[in-house]
This record gives sequence, structure tokens and C-alpha cells, in this order.
Amino acid sequence: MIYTVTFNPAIDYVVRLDRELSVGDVNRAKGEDCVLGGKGINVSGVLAQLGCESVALGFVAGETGAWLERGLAAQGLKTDFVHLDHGMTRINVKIKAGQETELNGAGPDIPEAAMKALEKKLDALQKDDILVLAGSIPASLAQTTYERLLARLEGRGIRAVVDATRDLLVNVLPYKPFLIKPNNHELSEITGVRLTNDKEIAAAAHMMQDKGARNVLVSMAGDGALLLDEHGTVYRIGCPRGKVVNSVGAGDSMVAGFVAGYQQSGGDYEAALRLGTACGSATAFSLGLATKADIDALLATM
Ligand SMILES: Nc1ncnc2c1ncn2[C@@H]1O[C@H](COP(=O)(O)OP(=O)(O)OP(=O)(O)O)[C@@H](O)[C@H]1O
Ligand SMILES: O=P(O)(O)OC[C@@]1(O)O[C@H](CO)[C@@H](O)[C@@H]1O
Repeated sequence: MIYTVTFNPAIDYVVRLDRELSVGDVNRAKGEDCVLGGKGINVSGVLAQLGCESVALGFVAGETGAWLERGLAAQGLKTDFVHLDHGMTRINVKIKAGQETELNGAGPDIPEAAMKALEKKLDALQKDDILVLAGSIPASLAQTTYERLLARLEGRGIRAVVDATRDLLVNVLPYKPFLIKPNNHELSEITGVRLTNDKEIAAAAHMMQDKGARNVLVSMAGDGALLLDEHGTVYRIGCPRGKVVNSVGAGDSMVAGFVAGYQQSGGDYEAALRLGTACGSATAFSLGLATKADIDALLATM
């Protein structure tokens, strides 16, 4: 089974402007949509499109949390959230003007009792299960939070996939995650190296592998992705063509496609990278997350 964990789910309020955002003025929207989000939840959504069952874990709070939970159930997703007594699941504002601007909330505090409730759920994981830890954590939690979960699960044969930034990601490396997926900017920030070409990106991916990551998938938005697999092979893939509508969730879709592709191909990394790319790009070319039809249509062109 695949489990995703979203510490900080969100309702994504996507606002479209027909001009550039004018900071400090009243901006009138051309239209708006609400999309259920948060990185792990997005991974679960795309996995479902690909025919892979998953359970979305994490924390929800307040009326927005209840709305999110109902919406996911209506989409047929399995969830098993810890309910927080205080605060509300955040609403993240995504402004689609000439450029994309995002305003992500801090999210509700997660008390120790709620952390323990999540750990109890994770204790039920079995050998060969996949655990996806994706996205930010509320400011009240330590940057060792993902590390704490992997330390508890160590030695149980669970494959961890981690999509996070800075210390939250770096701290899990000693626990040998199956996959990490930084984008090129995040990788540059972590390694402290300016990355200007594939050779430099591959070298930075090797640095992450030396620290413990088994597979390193570096996404580069419209420039595609580079994979350094656990055997030391580097794969480079470009993007299929299309019109970018909303790239929010493209990285999560790539993670979902990679995991599904890996499982469905019996461990073929090239196939995993191809499906990951099709999913990432199909989401970038859609308003919300990619559907199976969108993904299949792009795969046929690759
Ligand atoms: N502009 C684009 N055109 C085509 N494909 C794209 C574009 N942006 C993203 N993608 C696809 O999605 C994948 C992941 O994108 P990206 O590198 O932006 O991830 P990310 O930074 O984690 O994104 P996010 O945080 O918005 O989910 C890319 O490797 C590519 O396949
Ligand atoms: O604040 P985080 O947790 O880093 O990112 C949250 C978020 O931007 O990630 C998803 C897209 O990847 C959105 O659905 C959501 O709003």
C-alpha cells in the first residue's frame, strides 16, 4: 500500500487575473476556483488517476479541514487524518496573472499528542509499503519532524519518498529514503552550489546520494528532469509540448507518476521517469491536477 502524509494540507484558492498583479492596489479577478491541495494529497489524487490505491494521512482542522475531507471522500480518495482541536486548515492563494504568485499559509499548530496519533497510524505500515512525506510543516514543528518519523520506521522495509526543502529534507538522508525529489533551485539551495547545466546538477544529485538518498529525481519545470538512480545511472528527460495553464502540483504529480511507474513496470527507472514527466506536464497543462485522459494523451506524444 502507498501512504501519503501531508502535515499542512490546503484549500488552493486559484485566482485568475487578465493583467499583471498590481501590488498595493485593488485587483479584480477574471475568475477563481478552489482546488483541494497540499503536496501529499496531490500525490494521492494523481495516484488514483493512475489506478494506484493510497491512503492520505496528515492533519486537518476546523471548517476548511472538514470541507477538504468531504471533498476528498467525494473524489473517492481514502483518507485517515488526525483531527486537530484548534485552528483551521489553511487556504493558499495562487494568483495566475502574467506570472504565477503564491501565498501559502503557515497552517495550524500540531501539538505533541497529534504527532503521537500520526505515529500510531504509521506503526501499522507493512514491509514494502511506500510512505510519501511531502510538503512543508507548520512553523511550530522542528525541522527534524520527517526524520523523527523515519527513525521510528527504520529497519521495517518501508520505502520512503520525501519531497521537502532545506533541513527538513537533508535531515532524512541518513535514513536512506528510496526517493527524494528536489527541484533544481531547492537542490542548489541545499548543496550551496550554483547549478547551471546538467553536469553540475548530476554532481549535486551525487552529493545527495553520498549522504544517503537512494534515488534522486531533480525536476526542472519546463526543462524536464534528471534522475540519478540507485545504480549510479543518470537519465535526462525533456518535457512534452503544451500550453501551461497552472503548474501548481506539477512536482507532486511527477512524484505520483514516478512511484506508479516504478511499481507498474516492476522497477524500471526509465519507465518511472517517463510516467512521472507525463504526469507533471499534464498537470502543468491543466487547471487542477492531471486526469488519466490528460496523462495518456501526453504519453502518446512522448
Ligand atoms: N512549464 C512546464 N512545461 C512543461 N512541463 C512542466 C512545466 N512545469 C512543470 N512541468 C512538469 O512537471 C515536472 C515538475 O515540475 P517542477 O520542477 O516545477 O516541480 P516543483 O518545483 O516541485 O513544482 P510544484 O512545487 O509547483 O509542484 C517537470 O519536471 C515537468 O515534467
Ligand atoms: O507550503 P507547502 O506545503 O510547501 O506547499 C503547499 C502547496 O503549494 O503545494 C501544493 C503544490 O505542490 C499545493 O497544493 C499547496 O498549496
